[in-house]
This record gives sequence, structure tokens and C-alpha cells, in this order.
Amino acid sequence: MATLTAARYGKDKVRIFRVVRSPKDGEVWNDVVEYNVKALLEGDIATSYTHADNSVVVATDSIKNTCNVFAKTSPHVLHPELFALDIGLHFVKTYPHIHKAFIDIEQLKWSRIVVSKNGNPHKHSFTRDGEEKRLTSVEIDATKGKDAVTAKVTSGLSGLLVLKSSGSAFEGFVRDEWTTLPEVNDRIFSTEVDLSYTFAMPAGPLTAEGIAALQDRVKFDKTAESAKQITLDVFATDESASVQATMFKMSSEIISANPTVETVSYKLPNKHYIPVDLGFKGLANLKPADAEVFAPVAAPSGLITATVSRTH
Ligand SMILES: O=c1[nH]c(=O)c2[nH]c(=O)[nH]c2[nH]1
Repeated sequence: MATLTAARYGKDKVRIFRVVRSPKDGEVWNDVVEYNVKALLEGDIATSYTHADNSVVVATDSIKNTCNVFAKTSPHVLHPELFALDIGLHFVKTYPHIHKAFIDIEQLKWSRIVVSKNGNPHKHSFTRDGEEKRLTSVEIDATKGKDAVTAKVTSGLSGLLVLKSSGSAFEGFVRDEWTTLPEVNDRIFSTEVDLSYTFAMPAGPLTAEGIAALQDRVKFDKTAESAKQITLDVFATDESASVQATMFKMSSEIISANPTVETVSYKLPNKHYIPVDLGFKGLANLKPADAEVFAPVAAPSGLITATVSRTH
């Protein structure tokens, strides 16, 4: 005997680019977003797996179509959390047997070009000025009824590459017969930031009309800006004793600066840069004070993770 114990399906990698045109000073200004959307559904769908019963299947093609239509019609399309809430709420409200929707959005970076000859931001030209992505994952839950829908929102960023060439030490760690790493009071610290944070959502059911107000109440956009800036500021200015200690400072600052953030999680690879031994040429390059030439090491890397929660 075998039993289906979990089932969730939908469309992944729905690629969407949206232009929003608005009048400003007699000109047409464009805002643009590029998203990769994953939309998955749960509900009374077991028979599609166990009895080849497609009558309960909203085709993944229709799920993709829905994402595209909402990209055209949602008034919140420029705001990934609100846009994800719009799509997710639609699925649980539209299909009686769909009880949960999971909408994940990755936002690619397009920043407005500032034209150097006049210093002005351009009305419709953009540049990919970084590979980092803004992320949101929204879980819409209608298991308590279609008029009692709740939402969980987790947002963050990934792929933000940073490096500091000083201001980082690693000393005092366990030394035993397994240890070869020297203690250093100055080293390179480089990581690719993977950050996520959860929001405390207001009580009460999620409604289509209520979604717009969440931007002001929960401050998704402001939090995204603040969390990135705190990450960069603490990374740059902390006299780092370890990745662990720096990561805790970043997390704590995000929690104290953003009242609607409940938990902060970082995953930080420690991308090692090893001083190269140039002794064969009589060149000192191994001690922290001498080290100027380093070999970036692709693998292995350290991997330091933590979740920090607001104390109530
Ligand atoms: O900041 C660090 N934390 C570690 O746990 C660790 N382990 C290691 O080898 N180097 C480092 N650096």
C-alpha cells in the first residue's frame, strides 16, 4: 500500500516584464519590473494523482495565463508582495477546491539610467546594475474558509556580492589536532548575501480591497530598502570578529529598524581568499600585514546561517 501524503503543483519560471506608463510634466514616464514567478496550488487535488482525475486540475498553463493577466490588470504590479498577494488570493477565491496558494517572485534589477550630461534620471531607460534579486514568498491560506483567508509573507534578497579587504578577523576558535587554520587579525571577508525576513501581518481576513492598504501598514517596499542598506552598512563598518557575529548584528539592526519584521534569516557563504606563498621569490605575502596577493577559492566555502527573532 502507498498513500499520497503531500501534493502541490503549478507553474515555475513564469517570466514577466511589465511597463507602467504615467504622465509627468507633459511627458510619458515608464516604470518597469521584471519578475520570475512561481505559482503553486494545494487543495482537494489528490485524485488527480491517485485516480488520474483531471477534473480537479487547474492546468498549469491556466496558472501561467493568470499570472500574465494579473501583470496587466493588477494595480500593484510594481510592488512584488502586493502583486503576489493579488494572484494568490485570486486562486483560492476562484476555485472552491483550492485551499492554498504559494506565490514566489524573484525581481530582477532594472535601475533607471541617470544621464551624465544633465544628471537627470531618464524617463524610459534602465540598466542591470547588479545581479542581486529582490524576493518574496507569499502563502495564502483559505483552509478556514473563503471569507477567512490569511497570508504569510516572507521577503528578502539573494545574490548580493560583497567584499571587504580589511576590518575582519577570525581568532580564538577551537585549536586541536584537527586545526591547520592560522588565527588572523585581518583578512578578506567576502560573501554572497542570501537574506530573508518574515512579516507580522495585520489580523483579519485578507481581501482584494484590503491588499493596497498593506503597503502602508506592513511597509514591504520600505523594509526591502532598509534591509539591504543595513546589510551593506553593517558589513562595511563592523570590525568583524566572525561571519557569525557580523550576521547577528545585521539581523538585530533590521529587527529594530523595521517594526513589522518578525524574524530575519541570513545564509552567508564565507568565500575564502587565501594569501599566496611567494617565499620562493623572497617576497613576504603570508602574514596579514604582508598579504597583498590572494587566490580566490571557488570551493569549498564556509556556510554560516542564522535566524534571529524579535523578542516580545
Ligand atoms: O567567520 C568565520 N566563521 C567560521 O566559523 C569560520 N571557520 C573558518 O575556518 N573560518 C571562519 N570564519
